[in-house]
Amino acid sequence: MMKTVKVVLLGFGTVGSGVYDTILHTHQEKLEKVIGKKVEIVGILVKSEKERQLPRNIIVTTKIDEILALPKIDYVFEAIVGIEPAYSYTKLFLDRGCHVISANKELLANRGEELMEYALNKGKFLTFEAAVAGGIPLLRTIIQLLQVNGILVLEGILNGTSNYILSKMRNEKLSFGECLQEAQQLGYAEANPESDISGRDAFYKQMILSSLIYHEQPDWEKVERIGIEQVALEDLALGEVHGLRLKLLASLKRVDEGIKATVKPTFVSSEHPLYNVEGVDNGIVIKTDLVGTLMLQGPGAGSKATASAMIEDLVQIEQQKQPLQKVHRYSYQNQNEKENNASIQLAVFPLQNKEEWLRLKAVINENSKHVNILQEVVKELGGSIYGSFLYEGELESVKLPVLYKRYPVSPIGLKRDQLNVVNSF
Ligand SMILES: NC(=O)C1=CN([C@@H]2O[C@H](COP(=O)(O)OP(=O)(O)OC[C@H]3O[C@@H](n4cnc5c(N)ncnc54)[C@H](OP(=O)(O)O)[C@@H]3O)[C@@H](O)[C@H]2O)C=CC1
Ligand SMILES: N[C@@H](CC=O)C(=O)O
Repeated sequence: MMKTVKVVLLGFGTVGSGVYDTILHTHQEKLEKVIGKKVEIVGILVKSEKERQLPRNIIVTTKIDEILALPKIDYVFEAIVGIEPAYSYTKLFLDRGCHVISANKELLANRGEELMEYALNKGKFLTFEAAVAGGIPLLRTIIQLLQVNGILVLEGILNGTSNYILSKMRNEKLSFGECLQEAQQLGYAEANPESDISGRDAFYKQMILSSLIYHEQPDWEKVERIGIEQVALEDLALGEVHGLRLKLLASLKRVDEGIKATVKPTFVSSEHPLYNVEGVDNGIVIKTDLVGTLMLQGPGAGSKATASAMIEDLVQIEQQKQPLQKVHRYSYQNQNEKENNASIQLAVFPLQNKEEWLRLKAVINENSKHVNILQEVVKELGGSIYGSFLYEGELESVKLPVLYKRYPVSPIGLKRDQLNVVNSF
């Protein structure tokens, strides 16, 4: 007779229900064939008492003790929201000898390193492929398949909701609010979508990547994080005129001073590898010192994509492949890397006594005093810097539209007749 593995689900929302459907319906046969065992869901933990149409042999409860009391649980799929109680539950289940498969980015960004250590000491697996870039097998690629390669730079679209919103706004000329609402209905957005649009979700994923790649995270306070909340249809239309698309880009690299990470809306040109990453897709470009530049792309959010990553984690553990635990990684010093030393800052501020907003674009050197001066000027005018263009190597210039020329004086002698663009990674 076929052996059985017993599974509990913590959370039965977009992710939990996706895992449930995959195990018991869409991929049951294939899964059992691959691991040579039956997979039985024995319990589901939820938060609210509402009625759910689920088989009677599955305990559905709001009480963690009832789940913990179940005999012999092999796997826990953790798909609830926030650090607590997920942190405590993860430890409780590891103590009980269960493997934990988590999708919870906030937990892993904050307490992941400690929990990985905890799991290792218990001789159990804590895996979390689903927590970064949805269905894309990114973490396993980095941890298992790029062990000798030194990762020089990682740049990616790590939030499906933001990319969905920006693509939809640009393609269908819909408002920010309408697009966000759709992303929520499709199950892409977080329970609190502020996390998606403020860049916090992408930041959490970036911090998990930093822990896995560099075994440390940068000082969170020093990470520049800008969301897409202020992006207007006209910004996207303007970009389009110049052949550019706005993406919420997360960038991570080791520099002499430590780890440099940023999350910000960035215009990319059609030559950039992330230009065609559209809709809910995520895309990650990894530049290494051995294989060169790699790119991974695929669905970054949603029920199926996340369930796929979590189920494949279970398969990996069953097959005793190396889990997403710490692997000694050659600590690469980024000495030969050319620093991006310039960017175009985008600022918005209201015109005096008018409801009209003016946008300023400025070519500045990232490392120069211009950054601070620009920030001061914009602050004084009651606006905020909300994005930047990055560039590397040769620049392409295009003329700025008239709107920008209405700014009366150049506050810091900036070149306002140029618009520089990222052409390549
Ligand atoms: N949606 C996505 O595409 C992805 C989400 N994630 C992550 O997966 C996790 C779940 O996301 P998602 O399914 O979208 O969220 P949902 O809001 O759709 O579902 C959350 C589920 O968790 C339950 N829950 C929340 N808090 C508690 C608690 N304290 N105790 C018990 N149950 C709780 C809720 O119970 P109830 O049903 O009673 O409300 C609900 O069933 C999050 O950490 C998210 O960041 C990761 C990758 C992709
Ligand atoms: N809300 C997240 C879900 C996946 O991690 C996103 O949109 O990327």
